Amino acid sequence: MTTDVSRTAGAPPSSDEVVIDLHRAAFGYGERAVLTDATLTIHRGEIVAVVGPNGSGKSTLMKGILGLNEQVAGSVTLFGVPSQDLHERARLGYVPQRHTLSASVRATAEEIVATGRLPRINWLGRLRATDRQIVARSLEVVGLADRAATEVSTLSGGQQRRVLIARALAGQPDVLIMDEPTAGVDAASQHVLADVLERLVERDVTMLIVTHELGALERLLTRIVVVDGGHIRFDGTPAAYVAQRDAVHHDHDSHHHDLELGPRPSLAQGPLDTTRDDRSRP
Ligand SMILES: Nc1ncnc2c1ncn2[C@@H]1O[C@H](COP(=O)(O)OP(=O)(O)OP(=O)(O)O)[C@@H](O)[C@H]1O
Repeated sequence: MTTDVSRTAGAPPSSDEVVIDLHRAAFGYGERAVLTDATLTIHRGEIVAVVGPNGSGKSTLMKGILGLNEQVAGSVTLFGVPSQDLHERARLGYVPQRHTLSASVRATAEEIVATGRLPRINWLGRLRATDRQIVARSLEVVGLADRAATEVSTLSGGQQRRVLIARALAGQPDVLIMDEPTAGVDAASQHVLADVLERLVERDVTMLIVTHELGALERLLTRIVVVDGGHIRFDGTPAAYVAQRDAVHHDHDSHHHDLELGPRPSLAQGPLDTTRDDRSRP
């Protein structure tokens, strides 16, 4: 039996295999649709950055895929079956937004990561040797093997994010959805996280990453989706994004006109990924 954190590791990558398919989907809260007319097809092995201004609907899109909010319209197909018929929810791993571990949590990194194993364990709820190996392997993938017995409250913000990624990995997901995994962590930790994600790419984990910091992920991305004003405004390769983002930006988001491209455009310079402080602007 494999103890690899990627459930499907070792299988040949198949770019034809559709893992997430949205057709004219609308998601929201209660009666109110926040993100509408979302059509999106994600293939296995893709590394997708989801970018856009604050409040544009990025998290709503992620939660919609995960079934954590209301699906108001359209269809969501996961691994070839309608979302509501997917029993193996653990195939989707989730690292929620702004989630660090409270100082009041008295648990070791290993204990937190072990909770990610719960959807996969037997009905007696006991971790078997294999489960423990997967937990250890998950900590190793995020570079925290030596911190397994450390209380999480004593770890840095960046390390806590990595513990949460390891917790998601312990469920052996086929798709990992991360909502701003690098937000609020220092530049060094961002690069460590990018290295962690690179290791996951090698393991053929499909990833959707909501981010405001494209730069650190630049080398990994296969695709960029721009969400703005409750709609998907752009969906294409990083190269197409670099070529078209001025048009995307000027068409739909006029308050960013002060953030023009530099002479050597790179992903890190995009106006749509530097909007974190826009709420304070006039
Ligand atoms: N639980 C909720 N209940 C009601 N409305 C919500 C809820 N969560 C988000 N919203 C609303 O949905 C809209 C989109 O929010 P969402 O969190 O999806 O944006 P976002 O692009 O992820 O923003 P940010 O970059 O700030 O995280 C906002 O108007 C927000 O107020």
